[in-house]
Amino acid sequence: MVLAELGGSISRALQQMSNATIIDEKVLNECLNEITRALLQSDVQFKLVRDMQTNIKKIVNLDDLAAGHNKRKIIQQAIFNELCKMLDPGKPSFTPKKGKPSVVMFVGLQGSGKTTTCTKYAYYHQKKGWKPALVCADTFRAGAFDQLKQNATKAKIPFYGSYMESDPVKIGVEGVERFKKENCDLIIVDTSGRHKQEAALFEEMRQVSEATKPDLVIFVMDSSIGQAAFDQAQAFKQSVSVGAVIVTKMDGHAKGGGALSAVAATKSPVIFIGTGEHMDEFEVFDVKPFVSRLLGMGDWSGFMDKIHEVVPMDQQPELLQKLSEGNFTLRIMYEQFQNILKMGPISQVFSMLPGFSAELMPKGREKESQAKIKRYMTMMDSMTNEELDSSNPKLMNESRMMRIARGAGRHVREVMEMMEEYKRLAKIWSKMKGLKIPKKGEMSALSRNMNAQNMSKVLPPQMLKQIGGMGGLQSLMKQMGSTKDMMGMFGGGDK
Ligand SMILES: Nc1nc2c(ncn2[C@@H]2O[C@H](COP(=O)(O)OP(=O)(O)OP(=O)(O)O)[C@@H](O)[C@H]2O)c(=O)[nH]1
Repeated sequence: MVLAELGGSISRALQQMSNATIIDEKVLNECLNEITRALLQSDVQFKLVRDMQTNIKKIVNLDDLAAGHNKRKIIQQAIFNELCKMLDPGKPSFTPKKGKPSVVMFVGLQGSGKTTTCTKYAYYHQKKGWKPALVCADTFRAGAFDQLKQNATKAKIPFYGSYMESDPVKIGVEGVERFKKENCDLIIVDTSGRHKQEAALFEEMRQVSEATKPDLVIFVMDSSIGQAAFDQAQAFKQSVSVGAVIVTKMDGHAKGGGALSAVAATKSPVIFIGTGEHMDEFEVFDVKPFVSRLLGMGDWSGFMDKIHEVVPMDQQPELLQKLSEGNFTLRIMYEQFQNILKMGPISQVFSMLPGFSAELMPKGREKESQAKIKRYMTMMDSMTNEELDSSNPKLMNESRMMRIARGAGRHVREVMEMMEEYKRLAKIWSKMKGLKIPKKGEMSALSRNMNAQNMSKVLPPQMLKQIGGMGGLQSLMKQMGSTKDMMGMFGGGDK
């Protein structure tokens, strides 16, 4: 996704600035101009970018910068806050409650991925124990009902629609009534996709909304619509009361900045993003971890959640213990690869890891990445216990590598390549040494109730040292205001 490039450009601009010996207005302006260019290239609306630049200038006090050593952190935090502000309209959307019937209507442009997203949304909730149902109120596009039916059948979700009836309002009402009777708690109404210019279809959408009385209207937007996003989103908002946004195709070559514009136009939050054509390529969207990942700062809490979700309960304490000891062996790498293969779309997981970026495991190349991991695992299957449990890469001399290559039926070059990968990962994990890993559920409590004292207990010593010890941490927390942001911020350490 091109947003990763945006993160890269911003990081580079910050890096250049922190290389300067004196941070004066000129240096700051250069840095901000660089960031502005990157945002505009990512299709963020011009006005939003201009406001952001003005705000950062207001927040960043040059005198503080001249005196302190955390220039980069202060500016990075200001950018972080401004990007969050762009993506956060300040009020959460209506959230359906399990067990209580809610109607959610999906609207969007033709081909935005609405029908696919309806099923993903239903499937996501079904996995969490909800009773979702799908209603196809798209009578405009031939084949829309078949598509929904096919998706719904695959996911074993009840659906309603008609080949004969041409009135979407009638289908919408009948479907909603039926599923209410069947005690479904999430009734999803898919509507026809439309163009901004199609007044008749907009009127039809308004009527479906009036008749089915949705608790929430979700605007589905293709991330590639770019600068047009603002106007499109606004057109929808003017016809129906859009309450949330889902941005699709974040896996493609889209610049993604349109998402920021859509939030501004609808004053509604992005709640999920679509990251592929498959049912489970769908992620909850959380502003702070997203921006944190965007700026290459990692998403530690997201990663922890993934660990808790995927690593078997009985293996968790052991793994976390090993991580905090910073002893990264080939066996740990093997186990991690096993878990990663289970976790599904691999780059999702990797982009959450502090220090990893989407560039490392490019989206759209998951198959290649998975094949590589499987190849590495085959080679590790030919290793001895001593080799697997050692964290000393020197142990792996030429004759051992040749033996492993022979055993796995691979080329020595590939074993060497795997060892390089191991060394790179070990270096990243060594940063985790000393980290006090919060248990499941503790993470959010911790971030709610965090002061410098608590924070210093969780941070690995070398990370704390980088920040400037307790004093540095306290002043940093004061500057940052919200302690919750810091969990995301510290994910990447000081890069
Ligand atoms: N790569 C990728 N493709 C997606 C994603 N979401 C949807 N698609 C694809 O986008 C195409 C259009 O999706 P649909 O769900 O048919 O779009 P729609 O908005 O319902 O179309 P209309 O009914 O014509 O409005 C399909 O080929 C989907 O597989 C996504 O997150 N990533």
